[in-house]
Amino acid sequence: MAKDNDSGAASRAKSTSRETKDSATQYAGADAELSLLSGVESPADVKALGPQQLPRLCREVREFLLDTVQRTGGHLGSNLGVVELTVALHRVFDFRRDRLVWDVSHQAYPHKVLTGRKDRFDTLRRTDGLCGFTHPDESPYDLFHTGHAGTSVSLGLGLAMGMAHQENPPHAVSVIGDASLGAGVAFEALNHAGATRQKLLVILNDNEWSISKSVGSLSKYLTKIRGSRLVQRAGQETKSLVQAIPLIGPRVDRALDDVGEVLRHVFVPGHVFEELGVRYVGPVDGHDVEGLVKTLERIRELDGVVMLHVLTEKGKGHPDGPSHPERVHAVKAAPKKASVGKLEPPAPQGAAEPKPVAFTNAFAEALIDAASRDVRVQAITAGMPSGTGLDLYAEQHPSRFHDVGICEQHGVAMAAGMAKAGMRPVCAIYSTFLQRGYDQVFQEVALQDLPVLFALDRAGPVGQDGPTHNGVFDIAYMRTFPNFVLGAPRDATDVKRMLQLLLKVDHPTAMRFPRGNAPLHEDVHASEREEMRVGKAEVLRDGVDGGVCIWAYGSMTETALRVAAAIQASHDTAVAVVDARFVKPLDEELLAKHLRRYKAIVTLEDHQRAGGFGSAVLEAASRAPGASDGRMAQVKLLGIPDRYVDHMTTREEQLASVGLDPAGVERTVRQLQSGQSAAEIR
Ligand SMILES: Cc1ncc(C[n+]2csc(CCOP(=O)(O)OP(=O)(O)O)c2C)c(N)n1
Ligand SMILES: CC(=O)[C@@H](O)[C@H](O)COP(=O)(O)O
Ligand SMILES: [Mg+2]
Repeated sequence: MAKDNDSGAASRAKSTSRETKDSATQYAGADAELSLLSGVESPADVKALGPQQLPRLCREVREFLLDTVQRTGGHLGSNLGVVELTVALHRVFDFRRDRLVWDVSHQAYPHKVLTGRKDRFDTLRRTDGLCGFTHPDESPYDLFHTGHAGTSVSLGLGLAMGMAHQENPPHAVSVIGDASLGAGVAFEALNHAGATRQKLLVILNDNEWSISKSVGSLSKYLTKIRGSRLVQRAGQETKSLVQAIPLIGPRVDRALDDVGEVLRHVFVPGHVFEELGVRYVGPVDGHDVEGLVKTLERIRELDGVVMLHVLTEKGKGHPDGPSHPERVHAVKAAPKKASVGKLEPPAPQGAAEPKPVAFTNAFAEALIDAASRDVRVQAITAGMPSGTGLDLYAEQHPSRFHDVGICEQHGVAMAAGMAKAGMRPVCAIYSTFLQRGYDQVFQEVALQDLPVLFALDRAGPVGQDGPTHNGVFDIAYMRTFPNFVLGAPRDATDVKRMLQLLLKVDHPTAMRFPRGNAPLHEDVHASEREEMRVGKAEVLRDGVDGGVCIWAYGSMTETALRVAAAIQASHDTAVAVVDARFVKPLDEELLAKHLRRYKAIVTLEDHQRAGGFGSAVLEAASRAPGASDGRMAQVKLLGIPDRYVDHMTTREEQLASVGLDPAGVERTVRQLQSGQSAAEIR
């Protein structure tokens, strides 16, 4: 289907490249010694270099990333770890014909630098700029727009199968990280791949890190292999020392050989993969670019599925890398320097401005408190402890914290087991990543009617990660399950109140909240709020008979309040605002009253329109008393239209791009007030 936003990432990025200074030239100008990279416009230029120039090219790419990504923000640690691997891959293969798939693809920045996009790096993850993941609209070297872990082996195997009929089929290469290999789907792919005779090279980029330290027994196994390499190297060094010992050296050397022989039978690196029919090669040094080139040239023509185990260092070259708690997995954009001479106005005296609180932190604090009161509370993350705030929770309740790795399906099913055993498990999983556990949410939780609570962080557009990470389907994919209670708190106070309430519900529950800060000022003080009850909405602003009423969901309530206040101030017209609070069950009693009282109801959500909160309101309206007498309010749905919202610098820009910012909502409300019908308004 043609993309609605007709620009496309490639033209978008090109259009901005003229505006942004050529970062590579700017960079190369900084130091004439670093001119090698500025001469690389495509992988052909990498192939044209002498082998002895490759280490210098790697140094320059690493310096380039350190310089640009710390300005733009983005995924740095993973990219610093694959510089040599990327140079070697583009040196040995021709990915205009051969096929290269990056798992997640957050580590594809060096790949983008070498495939003609280094000049656009100042636009990385910005509106109309380079995508932070591979994107086919940007380059023929990018095969898929991905961002969810574990799928590269499946994609690579599919490519290999699709090309197998060709006379001289191109190579298929998948690069997967150690933590992503732990994602179930990756083992589904290996299980199948090993049983086929397909020609596929799987490169395991093992840096021992996920976002936080890698977890699970697979990680332990890989560490054992890494350790055995150290043993091998130590063995070789010992051998040369022993052989130099006069008289007894040769005899000791022979004895050591026998020990080595025994060890080789005790632990064969990679034997797990070999048993799956995957030919294991390694482990090799992932930062020895010339060694990598030689190894890739040697294994390129091997038949069947080959795994090359590459040992790398996440965050390599970053001064804080070794000590950083997440090996600089992600860095924020450097703050813009205030222009010289511009003095920031002094902070207003009097009451100190309240400090912003991230929804994530409000959730973490509420969960810590809940777990202190209820020993049944268990918290589960799927490889995202810091992103979900569970790292803070783990400090307080380590025995009731579980990081299952990038295994959302397993995490959800395990939570069902815990609930069955009388626990109150809370799965803190980003909205988009819970899509991986969809069937477990249905079968293991909803169908069993078990009290598992899903805390869906990053609900709604997320800004710079774009469509792979926007959490815009969760209402639709959970609302259809019988037994579920679905809610969305409007601010930090209600995050805590809703968590406390849902933990008492003996059914599956979910609460969604966005990436970013909760409203700085709360409209109603915590002590003055009505008791929160499941399925009950709250009228925050009254309206006028025959007027317009906004039914808002979750964090969009703040926008509705701002719009109502603006219209009141400018046109002295009251617009009612309702915090719907629950989409399932919906407050149908209040809705029925409003359908009779107002001429139009606007539903407001940061979710796809299809199947979301507005759809639930329409469904309820269709069965409200008097639905067929033609005297009911019209309903106008405001949500994300049927397309994907590209990455943009901020979530707010994404919302504005689909009319969900205060100005867009106000426009719709005023059109309805002026008598336009909901159907006419675009
Ligand atoms: C299904 C899914 N869950 C969670 C994430 C979030 N995530 C992005 S990268 C990452 C860690 C990946 O670790 P690894 O595969 O070892 O790659 P590295 O960053 O170490 O190169 C995680 C958990 C994701 N992208 N997809
Ligand atoms: C690559 C990946 O999937 C994660 O690093 C993700 O980008 C984290 O998102 P937040 O920055 O919203 O935590
Ligand atoms: Mg890793």
